[in-house]
Amino acid sequence: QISLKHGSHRSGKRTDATMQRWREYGLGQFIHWGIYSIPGGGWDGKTYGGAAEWIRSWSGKDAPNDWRKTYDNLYKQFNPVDFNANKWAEQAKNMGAKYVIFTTKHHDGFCMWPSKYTEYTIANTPYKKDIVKEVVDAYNKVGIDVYLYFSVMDWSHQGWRYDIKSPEDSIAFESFKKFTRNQLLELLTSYPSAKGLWFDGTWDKSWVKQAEFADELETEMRTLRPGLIIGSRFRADDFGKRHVDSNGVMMGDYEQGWERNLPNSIEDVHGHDWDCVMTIPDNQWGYNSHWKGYVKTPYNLIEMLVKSVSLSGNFVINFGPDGKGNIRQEETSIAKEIGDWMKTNNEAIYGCSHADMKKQDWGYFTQKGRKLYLTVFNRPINNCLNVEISEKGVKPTKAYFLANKLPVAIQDAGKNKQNNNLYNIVIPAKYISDKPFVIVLELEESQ
Ligand SMILES: C#C[C@@H]1N[C@@H](C)[C@@H](O)[C@H]1O
Repeated sequence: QISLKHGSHRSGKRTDATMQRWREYGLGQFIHWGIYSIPGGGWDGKTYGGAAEWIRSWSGKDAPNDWRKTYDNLYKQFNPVDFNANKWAEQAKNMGAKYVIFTTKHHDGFCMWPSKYTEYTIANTPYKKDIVKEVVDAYNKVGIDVYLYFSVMDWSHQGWRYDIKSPEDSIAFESFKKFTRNQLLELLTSYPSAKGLWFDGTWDKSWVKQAEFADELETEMRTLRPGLIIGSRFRADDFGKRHVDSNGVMMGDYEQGWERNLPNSIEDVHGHDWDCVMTIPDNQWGYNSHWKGYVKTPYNLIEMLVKSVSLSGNFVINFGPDGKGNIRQEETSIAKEIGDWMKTNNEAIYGCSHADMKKQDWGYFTQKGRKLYLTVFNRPINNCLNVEISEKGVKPTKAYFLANKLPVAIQDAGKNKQNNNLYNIVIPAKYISDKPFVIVLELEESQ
């Protein structure tokens, strides 16, 4: 046990109602929207090879002349005339999202709210209005909780440093720390209904060295807003360890490291709450007019969602509106397909978590109380869904399609070498589905 002043201040999951509500979300929406959405991954007929929201960092022979200066003046043309927060919120609601994570400020430092600590904000654009407030109000109105994404790394601020290597760096970074604290308290005060902060851009050596400051700031934010939810990405411990402190205890309220990546087993989750944030194309969060590479289908994303919930996590799908405030057609149709599937099957998602059942090839188990939800992605040729129950004295008593409650047969398939009870849930051969489907299996303690 290493003695830490600024490690994790709690081990085990939070047990309060606010965190329980977070745990039951299942599906979330991420929105990356800012002035990087204007170039949309290219400029002057040239395309940038990286993630569109990082285009400010474009440099070298391929970058347009004076690109940095051009970029830093883009806010003067930011006028998303097509933006309609209520339309976005309605679409998210229909998709089945229970929370949204919205970029208040990405790494470029441009603020989508009228911060009084910098001129580099929405207030100084042709649009002028407070976009964060519009999003918070619209999503809350349809019952979707809002989490505010905030990038600590801020390329626009004079005091920001990647590392602190001189007394000048130190003085500059002190001003940056003050600015960061001011903006975070400003966000919490201006948008009191926001349930949490989703931090990013916290990997710089300069920030990783701020264990005491970040720990005190986290405490100050939690005191200002009791119940506030902050993930593992915000701060580092006394020795610069992030996400998990030097004693192996998670920092923050949930594991925030699953970015474009999913755990493969319940062991990978280490008993933590967690969410996975996922892009629809390979690695584009902000709007990119030319999606390159593989674009995930609705059923890729539904499988990731069900897998996440089967491992007691939430799954967050990213949307990147364009510079005018439009959500692109590909994302709109994906949201519709996922929403149609969720309308029939959300009982297998909301409030569900990992079932202590042996993973089977046909798909995933999720559980709520004594109900098991079997979501089938790979229908066996013999139509038999293998189920193995290791818990002694527990047996399945009822099985039926979630969609229409039509019963399906449960076959006793004896015991395996480990003396676990085996069952086949038999899908009627005539039942045809071109979409993943859910069978509910009710369990009972056998006398
Ligand atoms: C790297 C990185 C950032 N983290 C993701 C959530 C996006 O914001 C991306 O730009």
